[in-house]
Amino acid sequence: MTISVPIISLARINDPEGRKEIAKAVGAAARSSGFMQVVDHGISEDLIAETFDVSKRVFALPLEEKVKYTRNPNTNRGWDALGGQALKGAIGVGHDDQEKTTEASADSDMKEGWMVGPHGVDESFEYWGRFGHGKNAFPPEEQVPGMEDVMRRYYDSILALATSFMKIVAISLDVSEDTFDSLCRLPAAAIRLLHYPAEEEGTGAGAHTDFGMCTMLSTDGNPGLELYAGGVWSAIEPVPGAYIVNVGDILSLYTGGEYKSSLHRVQNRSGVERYSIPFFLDGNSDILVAPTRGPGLGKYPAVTVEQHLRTKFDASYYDKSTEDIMKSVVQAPGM
Ligand SMILES: O=C(O)CCC(=O)C(=O)O
Ligand SMILES: [Fe+2]
Repeated sequence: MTISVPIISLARINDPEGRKEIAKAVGAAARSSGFMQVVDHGISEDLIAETFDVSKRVFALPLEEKVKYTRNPNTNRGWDALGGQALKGAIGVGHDDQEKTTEASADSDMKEGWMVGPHGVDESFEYWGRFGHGKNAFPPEEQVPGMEDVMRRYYDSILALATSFMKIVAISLDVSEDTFDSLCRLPAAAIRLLHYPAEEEGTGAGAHTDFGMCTMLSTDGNPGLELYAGGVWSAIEPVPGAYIVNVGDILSLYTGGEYKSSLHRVQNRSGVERYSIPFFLDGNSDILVAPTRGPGLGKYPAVTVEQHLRTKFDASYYDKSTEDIMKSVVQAPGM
């Protein structure tokens, strides 16, 4: 089964009337499945193609090279081995179908990843040493020529897009456009290059909700992403050139569940390898988030972005039992 999520053009994002119209569409999508596809986003096709090219080249390195850049669990930068994560542990409480969807995912994700954050972070950075901040891990230039440069340019572009998208989200909630500025300041945020082998069974990315404010996903066009809606898993078909954008837990929590952080997963049955590149705008580590409206108002405790990320990363990495994982999942009004 296939599900179509709203396709929203950002062409009129710089025009006051256009902004209101975009915000209306974004609000409707966020209150429905929390997923949408965004076109006319201004990120050049060439830059996206260059980023996919880098991704293919870095994953093609021999295992003994990639292992040198194994993801640092504190900074959240570097390479994740195939099967190194089980996203099925990362489900916000409040999902009635939690157990069912957990059973529906394999114990580890059949994907490898490479997490990349902003360029040039060093000891002088305000959040140095804090979770989700730190130095990128790149192979030497001669092994993957251009990787650092391409990733820096892609990071800057996608962060700018996600930050301006959050202003539209603010308009859609009828609050001041600068409402999310503090959440967008020096945010924990990362690009994740992902590579899924073709699999006849198993799960590429287990059922989960995204952790932060919003996710902007580019895919190579191969299907595999599925959304859990109305009690069934349905495929989202990527519109060529569009970003698949979805609400994460932090934004859902802020809206008391009015905006949905929906369950999704990846199963790559396409018969070919699949590459995708999500960007996660998680938020400023120190900002305390609690429901300001919606059905969850007064029901869910406030958490800082850092606490929430830590809990969800801890829940989805390393070989914990499902029971342990479920115990450590933070309360977030997913649906
Ligand atoms: O690869 C995809 O299509 C989605 C990946 C995803 O959901 C995630 O990394 O959070
Ligand atoms: Fe996701």
